[in-house]
Amino acid sequence: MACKNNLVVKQIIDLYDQISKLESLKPSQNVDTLFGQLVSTCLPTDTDIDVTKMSEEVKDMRSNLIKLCGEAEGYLEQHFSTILGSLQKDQNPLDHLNIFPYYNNYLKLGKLEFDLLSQHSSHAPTKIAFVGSGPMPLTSIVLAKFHLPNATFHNFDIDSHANTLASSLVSRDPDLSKRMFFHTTDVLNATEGLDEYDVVFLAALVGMDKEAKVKAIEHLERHMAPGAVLMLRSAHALRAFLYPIVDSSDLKGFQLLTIFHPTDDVVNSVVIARKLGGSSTNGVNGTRDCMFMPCNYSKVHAIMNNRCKKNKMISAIE
Ligand SMILES: C[S@@+](CC[C@H](N)C(=O)[O-])C[C@H]1O[C@@H](n2cnc3c(N)ncnc32)[C@H](O)[C@@H]1O
Repeated sequence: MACKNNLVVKQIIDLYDQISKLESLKPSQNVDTLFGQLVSTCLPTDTDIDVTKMSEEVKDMRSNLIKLCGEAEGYLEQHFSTILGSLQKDQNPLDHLNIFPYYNNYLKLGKLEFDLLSQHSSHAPTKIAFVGSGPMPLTSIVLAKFHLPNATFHNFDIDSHANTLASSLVSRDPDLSKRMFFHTTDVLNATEGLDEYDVVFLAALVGMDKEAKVKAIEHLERHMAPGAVLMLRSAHALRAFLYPIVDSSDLKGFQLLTIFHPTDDVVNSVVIARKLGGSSTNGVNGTRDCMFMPCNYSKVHAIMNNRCKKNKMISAIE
């Protein structure tokens, strides 16, 4: 296994060397090919590789690679959001989301996050925040369209252009134009109103290293309502070369509920935690909004197994 690990890490280093020499990370055939190769190299989960135990040189490479991936992902979303927003006025951009190369991944990730969230609450959340929503707020859109038809979604992004593109995507949709809202701010400056959300999502690309990620989580812990749920995106095995890892030790002030590592082409791991201090029967603002019940490991496992074989799920509550 060690030999196989060394080979795949060498492949990742080779790809990093090519990507780091690119003039631009904006979508092009060369950029798309290199990142496509990188994602497929990092997808396999039948490895015991632990990126935190690699050499300092590999750790530094990983830190730079995560940043390059985040930048490229931003350009990719901006590129397709601009195309969708420039469709004829009688066209609804939300009817053409499948032009985005990773739309199917978001459909699966959204279903996975909804299924896991449902295991920890018996009432559907009605007010959701997504921090780091980007020019293509696909998680909010997928959840709003397919899973939570009565919820409102407040999307936070530090980049005003991302919000301009994102809001024009939903502006022509009769339903989502009334349920999707956009706020331009650094999450670290968002204090007012964070305690109104039943669920807060923290994007994988908010907090690109451990220190920044923990700072964002600590900020949310200070301002979220007791009992509210924090949904985070992490990474596992080789996928940790693409995204930062969220560990249970990063979640001070939260009760870890579930860490789920997909083994299919859903790249991100899902981490669910609940802000301490909430009652088990009252949700946000004292209303009987989100009741939380122990995660039924076997039930969730059965649901998840139907869709993506042999997943790894660590449930903090039996
Ligand atoms: C490109 S999107 C990609 C979202 C992706 N689906 C994910 O789960 O990470 C990430 C967005 O996070 C935003 N962002 C990064 N740091 C942020 C911060 N501190 N506060 C708010 N938004 C931030 C960026 O502007 C970017 O638009």
